[in-house]
Parts: sequence; structure tokens; C-alpha cells
Amino acid sequence: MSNKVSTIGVLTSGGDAPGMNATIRAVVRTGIARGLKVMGIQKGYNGLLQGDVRELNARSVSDIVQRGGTILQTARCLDFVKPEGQARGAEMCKVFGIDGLVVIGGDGSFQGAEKLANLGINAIGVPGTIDLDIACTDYTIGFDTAVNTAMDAINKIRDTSTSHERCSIIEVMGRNAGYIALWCGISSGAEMVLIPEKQRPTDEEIIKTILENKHKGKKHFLIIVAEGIGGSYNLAKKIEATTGIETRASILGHLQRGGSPTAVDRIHASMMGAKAVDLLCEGKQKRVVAFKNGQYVDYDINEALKMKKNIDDYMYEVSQLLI
Ligand SMILES: Nc1ncnc2c1ncn2[C@@H]1O[C@H](COP(=O)(O)OP(=O)(O)O)[C@@H](O)[C@H]1O
Ligand SMILES: O=P(O)(O)OC[C@H]1O[C@](O)(COP(=O)(O)O)[C@@H](O)[C@@H]1O
Ligand SMILES: [Mg+2]
Repeated sequence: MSNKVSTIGVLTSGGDAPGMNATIRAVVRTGIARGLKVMGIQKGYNGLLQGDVRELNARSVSDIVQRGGTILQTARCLDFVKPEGQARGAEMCKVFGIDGLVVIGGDGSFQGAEKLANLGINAIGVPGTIDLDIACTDYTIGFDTAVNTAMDAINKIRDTSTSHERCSIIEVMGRNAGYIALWCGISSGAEMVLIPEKQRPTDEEIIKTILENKHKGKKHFLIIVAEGIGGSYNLAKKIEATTGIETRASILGHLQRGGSPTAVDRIHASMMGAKAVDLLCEGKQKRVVAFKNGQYVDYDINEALKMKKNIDDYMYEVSQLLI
């Protein structure tokens, strides 16, 4: 079957995520294997508007499968949210002969991809975010690495917390999503996990839980707080003042977004990147690549953007039982 595209572009957009480089590599090498010309667009939609575009060959993506970040760099581009910016973006694709685009990013980036597709530049989204908050897919590139990086840091904090018989509050990323916090809570053996999707317990309830556990013989305490809940330093002061238990807060921050991707991230990233190219070759329009029920599948971008994702209630309940 003949390809429906001849030149494709690839960009990364929104927050970077470990594994994005493996996706870029897969897009470039699958594209070349399918007989396509592949153009790399630097710094997301910003680079597209500025014409920061260059051809990539198989060697351009050597030695990156194991690297965090994104060699194409990324950006949040406000101009692209406006119709004039989107029209200019479509125009720039035409200038560079790009007739299909792979957009690696989160739901915001997919909205941009949908707008480009409406302007005649077919675009396919690949879910790249450490937050796991894209509804159509069970997996987003970067999540496994971010959770493992955070877990590793939490293990280290736990060592010193145990030695001093302290309470440690650890804030992990996720402005609107509690997946990293919940997975870290269960995998690190935290007493409590505070996430934006669930009603936050009051300070008094948190303190009551700590004291109940102290009476049962617990000597140190671990509380994981998602960024979207925040307030970790204040909570630490209040716990210490009320219970007399020395309490320290640590905000892990951007270290969670970097680092060499895990095998899980490299595999999903490679498979999803290859699938995005094959969808373009088949002429499928406005799709998002997803991993659902153990299969790589694709959805219409608009349908994907309308889907809702909820934290698994049973998983949240179990996180509260294992203390
Ligand atoms: N409604 C929209 N229309 C067009 N482009 C958008 C829209 N929303 C976001 N974008 C583009 O996608 C970029 C990344 O979106 P953002 O929400 O910051 O990250 P993510 O893609 O990781 O969710 C934005 O900076 C903007 O350029
Ligand atoms: O790096 P910034 O701009 O401070 O953004 C922080 C946010 O980006 C993330 O790391 C990733 O979010 P996106 O993938 O949606 O961009 C969130 O967990 C965090 O809340
Ligand atoms: Mg997002």
C-alpha cells in the first residue's frame, strides 16, 4: 500500500518526560524505513512558528534512547492557542513540505494538534507526560521513570526519617493529577497520600492518624503530598507543634522529570512513536496513540480529549489500608 504522506514532522510540547527521546528516535527511524523524509521541529509549537525546523536522519537520533529530556526541546507556546498562531503553524508546515505531524505531549498539546489537523495538516498525538493524566490511555510516556525516581528519593528520606524517628512529608509532582503520589505512596509504604482527586483530610484528621499509629508502636511516619495539594511546609510545622514529633518536609520538584528512562518507558515510547508514523502512512486522520488493555490502539483526538479519567478507588482504598 502506498504512503499517504511523504514528509512528516515531529515535535515535543508541554512538560518534558523521560522517554520522549526514544519516541523521537522511533518516529525518525520508522519514518525512514517507510520511505519518508522526517523533519524535527525544535521547541514545540514555538519552533514551528519560528521555522526552527531541520531534517533528521537515522544518525541524528543516535545515542538518545537512554537519555532523559528531549533533544528537540519543548515549550509552552501561548501564540499557538490563538487561531492566528494556528494558521501560521499550518502555513509553516506547508513551507517545509510537512504533510503529517507527530505531536508528543499532553492533552494541551493534543488540542494544538487537533487545530492543525482542522487546517489540513494531519497530526497524530503521542501521550508524553509524567502525570499519567491522559484519559484515553492506560500509560503515558515518562510515568514509570518519574515514579521510580521519586520512590528512590523517598527511600533515602525514609532512611534518615527512621534513624531520627521523625515524620517526613514528601511532595511529588502533579498539579492536577495524583497518580505519581498514589503510586509512590503504595510503593514506599506511606501512612497517608494526599491527592487532588480526593477530599483532603483536615490537619486534625492527619494528626489523629499519626497519633493513633504512634500508639500502635509506629516510630516514624511518611506522608506523600501531590503538588496540587501543596502546603507541605506548613503541614510539617503544624504536625510538629501539635504532636511533638519532629517533622520535615521535602519537595522533590523537577528531579522527577529528568533521568534515564526505564525499560518500560523506552518500550512504550518506541512502540507509540512507530505506531504514530504508521497511522500517518495509512492516512488515518486526527488520531491519538494509546495503550489500552495491553494493546497499542488509536482514538480520534476529539473523542480522546472528551474522555474522563478517574483515580482507581480501590487502589486509593488499599493505599489507606497498608499502614
Ligand atoms: N486549546 C489549545 N489550542 C491550541 N494549542 C494549545 C491549546 N492548549 C494548549 N496548546 C498548546 O500546547 C502547549 C502545551 O500544552 P500544556 O497544557 O502546557 O502541556 P501538555 O501538552 O503537557 O498538557 C501549549 O503551550 C500550547 O502551545
Ligand atoms: O515545569 P513546570 O512548568 O513548573 O510544570 C510543572 C508541571 O509539569 C508536570 O511536571 C508535567 O505536566 P505536563 O506534562 O502536563 O506538562 C506536572 O507534574 C507539574 O505540575
Ligand atoms: Mg497536561
